[in-house]
Amino acid sequence: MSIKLGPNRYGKAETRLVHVVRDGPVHHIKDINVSTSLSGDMESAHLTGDNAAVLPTDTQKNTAYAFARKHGVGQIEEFALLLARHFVGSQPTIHHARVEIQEYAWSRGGPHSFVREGGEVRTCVVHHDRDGGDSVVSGLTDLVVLNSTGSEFHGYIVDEYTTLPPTTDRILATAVTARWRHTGETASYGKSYEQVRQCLLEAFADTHSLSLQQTLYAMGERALGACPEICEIRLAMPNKHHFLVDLSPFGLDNDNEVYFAADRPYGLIEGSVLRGDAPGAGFAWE
Ligand SMILES: O=c1[nH]c(=O)c2[nH]c(=O)[nH]c2[nH]1
Repeated sequence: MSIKLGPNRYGKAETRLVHVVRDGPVHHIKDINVSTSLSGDMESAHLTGDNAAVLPTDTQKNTAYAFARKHGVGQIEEFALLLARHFVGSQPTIHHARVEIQEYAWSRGGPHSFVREGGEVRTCVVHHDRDGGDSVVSGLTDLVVLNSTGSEFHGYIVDEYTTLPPTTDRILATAVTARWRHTGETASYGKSYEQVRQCLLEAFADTHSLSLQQTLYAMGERALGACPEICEIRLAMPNKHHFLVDLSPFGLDNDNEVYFAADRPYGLIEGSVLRGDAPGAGFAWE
C-alpha cells in the first residue's frame, strides 16, 4: 500500500489585532483579523515529526503584532503582502504564504471614541393585557463602541487570586444591549429611539471611565435625562477586553498602540437605571 502526504498548509488563524494611532488628542484605529497560512518543505514535519522546517504559528502571530508596531497597518492588502513576502523571503523552507485579513469598519464617535458600523439591531417587546393595558419596551443590541483612551480601572479588591494589574489608560470596548421602558404611549418611537441611541453614544464617548459600571450608569442617566417618555433603561455591556501585546522580546516598545482583542471570556456588566418615581413595570420585562 502506497501512502503519501497530499497538499497541506498551516498557520495562525484569526489573530485579532487593534492598532491605535495617536494624532495628538485625535486617535485613529485599525481593527483587523489576520489569518496566515504557510506551505513549503513540510514532508518531515508530517512524516517524522522533525520540525526543523516549521515556523511556529505562534511566531506568525507575533510577526503580525510586531509588523503593526513597526510599519502600521495601512491598507490591509499592503499589510497582508508585507507579511506574506516576509514569511517566504525570510525562511527558505516556506515557499508559499497565504494571508487573509478582515477589517472591521468603525465610524467616529469622538476624538478617541468609535462606533462599529453595521450589526446593530433595533428591538421591541410589547404586551397588551385585557386588565393591565399596554407596555412597550424598546431597545437595541450589538451597538459596538470603543474608546481608545479615557478609561481607567484600579482601586478594586485584591485577594490571593488577583493578578489583574491596575491601569490608568486602557481601551474600553463593549457591545451594548439596551432596553428601555416607555411610561405611556410615545408620540414617535422612531424619534425616541434615535434620541436614546444618541445619548448612549455620547455618554459613552464623554465619560472619563473609572469602570464599565460607572459608564453604564452614565449612559442610562443621560438617556433618562433627555427622554421624558421613558422611565427605566436596562443595559447589558460585555467588557470586550483588549490586552496590550508585549513586544519587548522583539526590541519594540508598545505605548498603548498594538492590542490583542480577546473575544472570551469577557466581563459582563449589567444594570438598570430608573427614575425614582418610575411606575411599577408589571409584565413589561417579561
Ligand atoms: O470596568 C471594569 N469593571 C470590572 O468590574 C472589572 N473587572 C475586571 O477584571 N476588569 C474590569 N473592568
